[in-house]
Amino acid sequence: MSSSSRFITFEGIDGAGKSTHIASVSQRLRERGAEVLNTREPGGTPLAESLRALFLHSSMDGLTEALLVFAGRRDHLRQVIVPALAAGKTVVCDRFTDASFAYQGAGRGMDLAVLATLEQWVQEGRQPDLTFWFDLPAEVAAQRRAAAREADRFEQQDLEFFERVRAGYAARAAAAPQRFARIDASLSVAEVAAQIAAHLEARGC
Ligand SMILES: Nc1ncnc2c1ncn2[C@@H]1O[C@H](COP(=O)(O)OP(=O)(O)O)[C@@H](O)[C@H]1O
Ligand SMILES: Cc1cn([C@H]2C[C@H](O)[C@@H](COP(=O)(O)OP(=O)(O)O)O2)c(=O)[nH]c1=O
Repeated sequence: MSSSSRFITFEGIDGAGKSTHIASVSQRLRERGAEVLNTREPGGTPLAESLRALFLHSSMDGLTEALLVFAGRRDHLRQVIVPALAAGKTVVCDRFTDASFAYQGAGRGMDLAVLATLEQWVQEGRQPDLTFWFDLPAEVAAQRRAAAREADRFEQQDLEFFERVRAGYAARAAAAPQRFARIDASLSVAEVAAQIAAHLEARGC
């Protein structure tokens, strides 16, 4: 396991296929000797999970969403992520701050400079080492979601919203190309798994 890829995040619009691959990636890392901690955002601690329930089910504006999600993130970092990394574990997190830039920033139209300030305050410079970005057209993701589950507050948004979110992820990826691994998530499950494996191999994971 490469010591430089221990904080790994999964990102993408809802229905992109993240959940389908997180367990098998974690298993692969374990087989290669890593002690893996799986977690998620919004959430990851009792406090942040309480905020997640409000975030997902109460109506609010983009700034309120951002304040809630960054409050939960602060607790998650202090209670879980930073101690796990300090103990030598690999942290695999289903979504992190790129989602705030994509959903609250690009999706809701929140000022990116405010988000960048919150990011700096809350993370104090800490970033994931590797981010898998599951990229696919909003229409394909919507079809997958419709076949799979009931929509939550975010999943009820229209295709234009999710295309803005997708563009928000593209902008974050362009700004940090070393950290981001773009996955063509429109392909089959097996082809997506092969892309992920290739990225991990390239990084010695
Ligand atoms: N590559 C794929 N091709 C077709 N369907 C997929 C693919 N990956 C995932 N799915 C299906 O799409 C739906 C959403 O996938 P999921 O992993 O829950 O996405 P996410 O966690 O990104 O919201 C699920 O029903 C899943 O089985
Ligand atoms: C972490 C985060 C998530 N979200 C949104 C994206 C998702 O629609 C929702 C819940 O995320 P998640 O539990 O990952 O949803 P799913 O597994 O169904 O894809 O929260 C934000 O808007 N901002 C954020 O900072």
